Amino acid sequence: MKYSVAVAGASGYGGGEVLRLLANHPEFDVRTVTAHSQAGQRLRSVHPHLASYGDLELQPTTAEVLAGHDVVFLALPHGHSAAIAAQLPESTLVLDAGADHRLEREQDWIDYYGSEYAGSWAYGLPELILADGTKQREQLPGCRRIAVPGCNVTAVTLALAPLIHHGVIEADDLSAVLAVGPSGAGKKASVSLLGSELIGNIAPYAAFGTHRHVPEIRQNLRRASGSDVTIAFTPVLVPAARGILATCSARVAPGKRLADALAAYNDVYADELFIELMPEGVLPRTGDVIGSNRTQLAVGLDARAGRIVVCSAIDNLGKGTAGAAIQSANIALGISEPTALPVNGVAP
Ligand SMILES: NC(=O)C1=CN([C@@H]2O[C@H](COP(=O)(O)OP(=O)(O)OC[C@H]3O[C@@H](n4cnc5c(N)ncnc54)[C@H](OP(=O)(O)O)[C@@H]3O)[C@@H](O)[C@H]2O)C=CC1
Ligand SMILES: CC(=O)N[C@@H](CCC(=O)OP(=O)(O)O)C(=O)O
Repeated sequence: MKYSVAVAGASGYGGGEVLRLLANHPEFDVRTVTAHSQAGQRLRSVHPHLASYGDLELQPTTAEVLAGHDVVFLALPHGHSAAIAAQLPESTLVLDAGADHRLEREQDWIDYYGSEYAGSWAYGLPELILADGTKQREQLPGCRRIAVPGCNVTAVTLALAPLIHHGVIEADDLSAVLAVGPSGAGKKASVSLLGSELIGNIAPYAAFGTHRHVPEIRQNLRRASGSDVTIAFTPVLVPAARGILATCSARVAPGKRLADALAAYNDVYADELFIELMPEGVLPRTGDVIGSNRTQLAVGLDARAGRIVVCSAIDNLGKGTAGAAIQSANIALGISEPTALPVNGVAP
């Protein structure tokens, strides 16, 4: 028998991508989709590309509507998941694409989000290497509450975690500059970014360490190394609907060389289906990962600067949201991890 599934926030970009991927999931049966201002509309009026969903109608997002399903994906704005999740049975697997349950330190939440702290859940980044050499994946089987990472966070964490775990880079001098597509801001915000503001424009935002993903990245890298790290993080909005290209760098630790970096990635990611260290001379591009659940990485040594540089590309709506949610759901339920998750991208 299939697991019954509800997707809350189904009219948004994240919810829509969860639905697109779930259409190919042999063990999940999407019975309910919900929205807020667009409740009452047909799903297909909002997402004409989701042809396989027929006449499914968007319901209001309430705990009553979501109750009674085996699996609930929440793709709601920050601050709207916690109250709903608290009303769902403990036996229901809930995956929250929002930030409400990602941070383990209350002070981080207060500093960057400012609202009431709702506590932290198991973290849905299976490939994250932990200080003790295990991976985050091992904490997910049987879980019924999972916090899906922020998309920028995924791109930076997967790039830097092996290096910090293996002591190849200095923990106090990390930097990440990201080119990000507007769909990361959600449908409403993206649609309001008129073409004239977006096309032909490249603009930083949430600069100077103010972005709310900073504490989440620091938390992940702390989990990877066992020690605190500092990172300068700057996202830059670019006119490409989807995708994140993160360029991360760090000072090389004394005595370490490029070979140590390559060995670190090989150790941590050699068996990972969704993470690929590109062959020498090939750099990651967002165009090659769009539509997939993959992360492409390339690493090099800028010898004159004494810095390791890592480029990392993901689809913010794939590995950055919906893919990560489904991957974690598969693990939690004991389903084969890659089920319904594309390895190949869409090109051009
Ligand atoms: N987009 C991305 O790349 C990523 C997004 N996320 C996170 O996923 C979550 C969803 O993001 P995304 O899909 O991009 O956002 P969208 O703006 O595209 O969609 C938001 C969804 O939430 C619904 N909604 C809006 N206001 C409320 C409310 N007050 N109560 C209940 N539902 C509401 C909307 O319904 P309606 O349309 O009917 O108003 C819509 O279905 C967010 O927390 C986001 O931070 C995480 C990683 C990456
Ligand atoms: C372009 C853009 O605005 N992108 C978003 C990405 C949001 C995301 O990853 O999700 P959470 O908000 O759930 O953390 C941002 O940088 O804030």
